[in-house]
Amino acid sequence: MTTKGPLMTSPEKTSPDPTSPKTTSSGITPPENVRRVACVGAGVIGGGWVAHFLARGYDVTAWDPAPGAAQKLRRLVDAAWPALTSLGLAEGASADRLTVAATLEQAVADAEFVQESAPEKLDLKRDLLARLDAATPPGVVIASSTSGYPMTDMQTTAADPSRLVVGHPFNPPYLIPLVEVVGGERTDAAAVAWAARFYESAGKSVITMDNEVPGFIANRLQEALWREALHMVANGEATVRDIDLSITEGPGLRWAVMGPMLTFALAGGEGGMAHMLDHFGPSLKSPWTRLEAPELDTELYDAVVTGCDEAAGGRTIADLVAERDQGVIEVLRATGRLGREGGAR
Ligand SMILES: NC(=O)C1=CN([C@@H]2O[C@H](COP(=O)(O)OP(=O)(O)OC[C@H]3O[C@@H](n4cnc5c(N)ncnc54)[C@H](O)[C@@H]3O)[C@@H](O)[C@H]2O)C=CC1
Ligand SMILES: C[N+](C)(C)CC(=O)CC(=O)[O-]
Repeated sequence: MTTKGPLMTSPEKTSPDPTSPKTTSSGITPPENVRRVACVGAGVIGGGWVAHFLARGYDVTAWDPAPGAAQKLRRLVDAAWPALTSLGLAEGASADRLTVAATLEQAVADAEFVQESAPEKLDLKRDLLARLDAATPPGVVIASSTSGYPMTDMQTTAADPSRLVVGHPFNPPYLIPLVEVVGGERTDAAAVAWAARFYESAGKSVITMDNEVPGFIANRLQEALWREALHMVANGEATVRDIDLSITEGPGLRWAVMGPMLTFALAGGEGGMAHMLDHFGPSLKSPWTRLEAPELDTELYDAVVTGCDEAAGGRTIADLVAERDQGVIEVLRATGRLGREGGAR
């Protein structure tokens, strides 16, 4: 299930709504009315989350146990602020609305949402989430930025695991819209739904998973690509530069506009994904087998073709070609790779 949040550059749509009721009858703040966010762990990702939430007009309280963490965090926010200002800040947004708390308990005492971004170590996450659960007001959703641990494995020691969700961001969280949201076996579905709505109202694009997909969705795709890249480097088949150029000068340009499914539907010309599978399916058997391929049975074939039709949403192949081409040109221009005469350098 995928929902697209408001554009990152439309802050007026996403700043907390001061006119709506502050809490529901259960005492939980509706996601759109959250004003106070706590960020626990303030490194690359936690700091990025802090910058994002400040730019969206929230009051942010942060905590990180490392010596000098407060200064490091303020440097990170200061460095991100010009870009965030040029993209457009939410009304009332200010870097001064950041408080660095002395203890974890102080950081979350008043929070209406908690984002945990501590190091990727399972035992540490387990203990920290249990500690956060003990210190955070009842019912408040606590999200982990983990890039791969299933919440089921992290929520084992928390007294109330029902409010613990994964909210996996992409670096830097203040620029890349996507957040992958999923609960664990002991998470309440309402907490997952609440988190998805909260991230949307905070300007993010959200993918919600109903089950714990190993590696989530986007990271699993990235990991598959990266695994192959590392094999090629290890075998002397490609250099690191070859790997990066192969994406930035190749498929990466299209992927900024259209995902891998619709991109390949266009490889089938007027025949779309169905022709693409008929034409290239047999020759892809070899690389798919090397990678332990899925069987391209009728079910998978139909799912891919139907999924592409749905994603096209009534747009014709010609519409999609025009949209892709325009988007690629804009990406080339935006990344300074357009020559004076408008051609790619
Ligand atoms: N770096 C990346 O590209 C991405 C990382 N993530 C996830 O975000 C989380 C944080 O990763 P990074 O920011 O890259 O790591 P980092 O090493 O930059 O930051 C981790 C921070 O956590 C602090 N910390 C250490 N022990 C702590 C504790 N017990 N409680 C609270 N904070 C503690 C550290 O002082 C440090 O500032 C991980 O779960 C990671 O998988 C998710 C998406 C992308
Ligand atoms: C490298 N990483 C696995 C931590 C990356 C992510 O989790 C997401 C990202 O920013 O690409």
